[in-house]
This record gives sequence, C-alpha cells and structure tokens, in this order.
Amino acid sequence: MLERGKRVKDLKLASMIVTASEMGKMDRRTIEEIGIPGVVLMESAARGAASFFLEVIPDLPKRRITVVAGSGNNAGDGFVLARIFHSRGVPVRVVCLRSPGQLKGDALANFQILEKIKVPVFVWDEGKDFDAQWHWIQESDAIIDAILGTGLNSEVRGIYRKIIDGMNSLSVPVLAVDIPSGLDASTGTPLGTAVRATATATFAFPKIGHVMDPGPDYTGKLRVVDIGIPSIVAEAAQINRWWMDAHFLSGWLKPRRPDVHKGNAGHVAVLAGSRGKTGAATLICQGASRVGSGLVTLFVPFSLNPILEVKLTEAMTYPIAETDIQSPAQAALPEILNFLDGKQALAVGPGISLHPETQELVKALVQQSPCPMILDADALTIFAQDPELLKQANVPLILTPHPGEMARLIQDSPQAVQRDRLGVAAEFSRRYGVILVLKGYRTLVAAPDGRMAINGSGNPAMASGGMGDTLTGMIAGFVAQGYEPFQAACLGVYIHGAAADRYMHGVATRGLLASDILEEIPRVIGSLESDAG
Ligand SMILES: NC(=O)C1=CN([C@@H]2O[C@H](COP(=O)(O)OP(=O)(O)OC[C@H]3O[C@@H](n4cnc5c(N)ncnc54)[C@H](O)[C@@H]3O)[C@@H](O)[C@H]2O)[C@H](O)CC1
Ligand SMILES: [K+]
Repeated sequence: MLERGKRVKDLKLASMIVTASEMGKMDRRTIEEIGIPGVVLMESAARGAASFFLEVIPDLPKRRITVVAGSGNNAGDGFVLARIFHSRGVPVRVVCLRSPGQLKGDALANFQILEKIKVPVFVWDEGKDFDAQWHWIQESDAIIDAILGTGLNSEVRGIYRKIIDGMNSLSVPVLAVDIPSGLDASTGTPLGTAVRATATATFAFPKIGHVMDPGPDYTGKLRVVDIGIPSIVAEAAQINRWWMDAHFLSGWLKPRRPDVHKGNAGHVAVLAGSRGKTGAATLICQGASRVGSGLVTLFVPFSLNPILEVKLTEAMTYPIAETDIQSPAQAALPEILNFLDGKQALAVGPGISLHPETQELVKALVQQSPCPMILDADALTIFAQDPELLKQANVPLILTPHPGEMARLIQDSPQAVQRDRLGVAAEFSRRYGVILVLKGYRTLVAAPDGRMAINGSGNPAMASGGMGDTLTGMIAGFVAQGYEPFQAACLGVYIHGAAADRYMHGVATRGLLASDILEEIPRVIGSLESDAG
C-alpha cells in the first residue's frame, strides 16, 4: 500500500507520481534555484527512511545491519543511514561496491564523515574472489540497499548483478533506499535484475516504478518520505500524472443540494444486452443508480424486455427493435435519438453482440448522440476495425477496454499493451480525443490533454465477470451527474475498486460477485464525502 508522509501539504501534489527525470529536475531546482543544499535533502531523506525502516522492522537496532552502497547519491543516502544507526549504537557496517574515489559531492562528504566516526567500511574488490568477500553481506540480519536509485541508466551487469541476485537469495530483509536497485523508476521494469525489497522508502513523490507492474513485486511496502521539496517547485514541474486514492479524490464529490430530486440528478440511458447477456445490462443500470443517478433507462431488445422488467426494479426499460439474434437493431436509432434528448449520459456495449445491424446502430449513435457516451465491451470491438470513426463523435467519449479489447483497438497483442500500459493508454487517448480507461491491475484513466490517473484501489477478487459492466454504469452515472468526463472516469474507477476492497476486506482473494459491490458503493462515497469534511 502507498503510505503518505506525515506532512501532506497539498493533496494533489501528494498524489503526484513521477518519473526519475522529473524527480531529478525537482531535486536540482530545489538545490540550485531555491537554495536548499543537497546534503540537507539527503539528511532528510535518510532520517525519514530510518524511521520508516524502524516501523517495518521494530527490532532493527538489534540486528547486524549492512548498508550496500553504489557510487552516487543513493549511496549517499545509505551513508547517512549508516551514521544514524551507528549513532544509536547499532552494529552497522558499509560495503562499497565502487571505490570511494569515485564518490563525489554530497555522497563523498557523507562517506568522509563515516570514516571520521569509524563506521566499519569494506570496499569490494572485483579483482578478488567473490566468495571470500561475500560474508561481509551474508553475515547481516538486515540489508539496506543503497546501490542504485533514480540514477539507474543501463542494464545491471557484473558485480552489481551478482550482489543483487545474492541479496535476493538471502532470507534477510532488504530495505531499499528510494527505489529497489535495478528497478527502472520510470517504468517499473527491472533492468536485468532488481532487489526484491521488504520495504522501500522513497523521497518526495512515488515513482511510476513503484506502482506499475511488476514494480510493486520489488518495492514491497512503500512509504513516501517528505524531504521538503517546496510546493512551488512541484507545481512548476506541471506533472499531470497522479496516484488515485482517497487523498486525490477528496473534495471532488459535489455536495447534494437539499432540494435535489430524481429529475435533476442525472438521467442515464443504457444500450446493452442481447439473448443470454441480460446480466450485463442489469449490472450497468445498477452501477449507475448506485453512484447517485436520478433515473436510469435501459434500451432493451423487444423480446428480452419481460426478462429485464423482472431483473430491474429501480431502472426503467425501453423495448426497441431487435435483430434475428435478439440484439439491438439499426431500426431502433430514431427512437433512441429521440429519447436521448435531455438525457445526460449514454452507456453502450456490454452484451449487445457484434451483429452487423447492431454495429451500424452503435456507429450511428457515436456520430449523432446528443449526450456523452461510455463505450465498453462489444461497442469497443466494433471500433477496433476502424478507431478513426471515434473522431466523428460530437460529444465526449469514455472508453473502458480491458487489455484484450485495448489490443484489438490498436491492432496489437495484449502482451504489447501490458508492456507499456501508460504509453498505450496515453497515446490512444491523445490520438482519438477520448478518455481511455485501461482496466486491469492499476487501472489507468488517460485524458487527451495528457492527464493520467493510476488507480490505487481494487484487489484480485475483482477478476470475475460483470465487474466491468458495473464500472461502466458507475462512470455513466457520474457523467450524468455533471462530472467532467476525466473526473467521472476517475471517480468510477476508484470507487469501484474501493467498494470491492471494502466488501472483501478480511474475506478472501476470490469469490466476489460483481453485484456484491453495489451495496458498498454508497459506503465508499460516504467516506469520500466525510473526508471532504
Ligand atoms: N529525490 C530526492 O529529492 C533526493 C534523492 N536523492 C538520492 O539520489 C539518488 C539519485 O542519485 P544519482 O547520483 O543521480 O544516481 P544513483 O545514486 O541512483 O546511481 C549512482 C550511479 O550509478 C551508476 N549507474 C547507473 N546505472 C548503473 C548500472 N546499471 N550499473 C552500474 N552502475 C550504474 C551511474 O553512474 C549513477 O550515477 C536518488 O535515488 C536518491 O536516493 C538524494 O540523496 C536526496 C534527495
Ligand atoms: K536503492
């Protein structure tokens, strides 16, 4: 879980997720333009890391701690940590993987202090036998990884690789400074190899590498340590990538007016369902109602109407013309368009089938709908052949693909999507001018203007049919209540996962039904409303 530093100044800033280079620029501006010396940042970083590490391993002071250091400022943080523990009488020692002669600046200054206070330092000699030196690290009860941080710039090889792999083979907790060594801070990909940390203390802001797969497997428990980067520097960085949690969304939910009524709390129209797929339509409608929409109407193929009248209570149904496979027919277009006048959102897709007539109906709706549309499931596949058609919309579009549907939309493989989730989502959103919700572990919400939100809620129990339908309805519900499409998508995505978290808290990692989370949705909304104070 992502834990916040104690002093959260600006919630939006506290939710920023940065790349290595964005962080490096903020460090440099803080030091060179604002005038906070690097050693002060280094001291703050190490002291924050020390207190977090002591929280994670309370008996740390009783352990033989080895700081394994590289050659840059990540090592510098490690040297300060060694000094902190040494000053508390902890049997700490330092193993330098590079000659101290290569150290410079703040790292060298802190290394020289270690020498003066007689902290035991061992300098690894690559010319000597590995096993004869390995005991310096092996004889540890805890290891602090200060080898590489955001300065990683190539694949880890040679002695660094051997030592990192060796550390990973020990059954000793490894506490990472800033980023597990070897993990690319900007992507979450290990470059050759990476430390599998028990916990990571990172500085100022979480990095993409901490939260995007497989980064969390290496990061372990994460704490963001506030080291005093001035908010003027963070704001000037104009980062538009955020971690989505209650902090980030707090204040987004507009208070309900006392005189609100079902006629002015948003009317969601839904086009979903075909023979054998009536459950999807049901879940969309219920998701939309549960986030607070005033009214929900489901367009349903005529012969299925009696079924949906039984399955739905709060939502109304509007029987429409159907094809020979009981899916929505093209002939339904005029009635649907006429009904949409004065409605605030149209959700389309789950279970409607790929019947040619249904495809033509959906394409016509994208061109002519008077209200924003949320496209999911079959509606996404319909556009996979020709995503350019999405540009014909005169209203905002929100697309909610899972990786397989995303792959079809970009004519590539799901593996290619998963290899670069942020890049694929951002590029598709920008190119077609749509809000793109790329579902999966750490669902992403991308906007054409470059905004990107990474979802922090949700759990593996959500891997079950119907979850996406519920989400589609929730997002449509927030659009219908007047939230800007990016915000509506963020609220839907975060609350959807948080509702699943609430329901499954302490239960299991499986067995969750999409309908189970419906009752939890207002409880999550309630906690966000109370957060807003
Ligand atoms: N975020 C902050 O406000 C602060 C961060 N600090 C720490 O500084 C490091 C970044 O330090 P930097 O000197 O830029 O780089 P590293 O220490 O991460 O790397 C050292 C050095 O390693 C070499 N290198 C790069 N890739 C490889 C490789 N594959 N194999 C071997 N060697 C490699 C390269 O020469 C690098 O320069 C940040 O993580 C924080 O820990 C500040 O101390 C406090 C403020
Ligand atoms: K590190």
